[in-house]
Amino acid sequence: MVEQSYPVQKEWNAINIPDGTRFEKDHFPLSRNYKAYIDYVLISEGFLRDRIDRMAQNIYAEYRDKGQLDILVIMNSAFKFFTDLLSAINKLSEGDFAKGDEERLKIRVRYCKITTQHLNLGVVDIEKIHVPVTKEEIIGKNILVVEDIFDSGSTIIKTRDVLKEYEPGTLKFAILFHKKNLKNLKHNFFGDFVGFIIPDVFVIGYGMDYNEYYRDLNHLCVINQEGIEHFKQ
Ligand SMILES: O=P(O)(O)OC[C@H]1O[C@H](OP(=O)(O)OP(=O)(O)O)[C@H](O)[C@@H]1O
Repeated sequence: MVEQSYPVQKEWNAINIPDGTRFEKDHFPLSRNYKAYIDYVLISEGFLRDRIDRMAQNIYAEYRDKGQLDILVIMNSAFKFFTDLLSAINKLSEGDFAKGDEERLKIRVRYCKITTQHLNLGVVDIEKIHVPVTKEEIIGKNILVVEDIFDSGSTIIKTRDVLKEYEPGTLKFAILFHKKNLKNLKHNFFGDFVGFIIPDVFVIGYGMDYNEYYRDLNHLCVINQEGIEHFKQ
């Protein structure tokens, strides 16, 4: 059987990490307690940071004249991406302020944990998503959703659908990793600001976890079998 390859589009403005990319873990600073459980490094911290700096420039250019930006950070894994992104946006905004801009872009940050609930109503199963924000917080605002990864796509798509009902002024998505997961193609979705298009492998680090471990790992890595066993719950 010929494997279907992921149809990466030319107009997607993101770095495509080719399938099969793997960097030797010994070539990077990694703590000993984690090193044994990592198969390889997929994207190093330095590369991530540089890309995030560029994403911050694109985002700042989009919102700097709009006065206020309302950011919705989807917890938990996006904390690391968001922290670095916000700090890069702030540097740009401070730079403009130092050069004489009268006001800085106002940024409002709202963290939210998306949860889903399965309701069995006798005949049908309904999956209900809970996005803990009110319509008042969204209506008419320039909303930027910050998320670490688009994998099966279900979290982002459901969040988008709920937020659209709240009538935002604009609604955009900053996503660090878009996975080449064939299942997500059905959504026909690509974020407005995307860092990397990555192979369909289970990734950890840079905020992402395996049973809550590895969130503190600086590089984006692929876990090995020993790691899966060791940190099994
Ligand atoms: O595209 P999808 O298949 O929906 O997957 C993406 C979601 O999965 C991860 O969150 P997770 O639910 O693991 O929670 P966490 O952020 O707390 O780790 C990730 O942070 C995204 O929110």
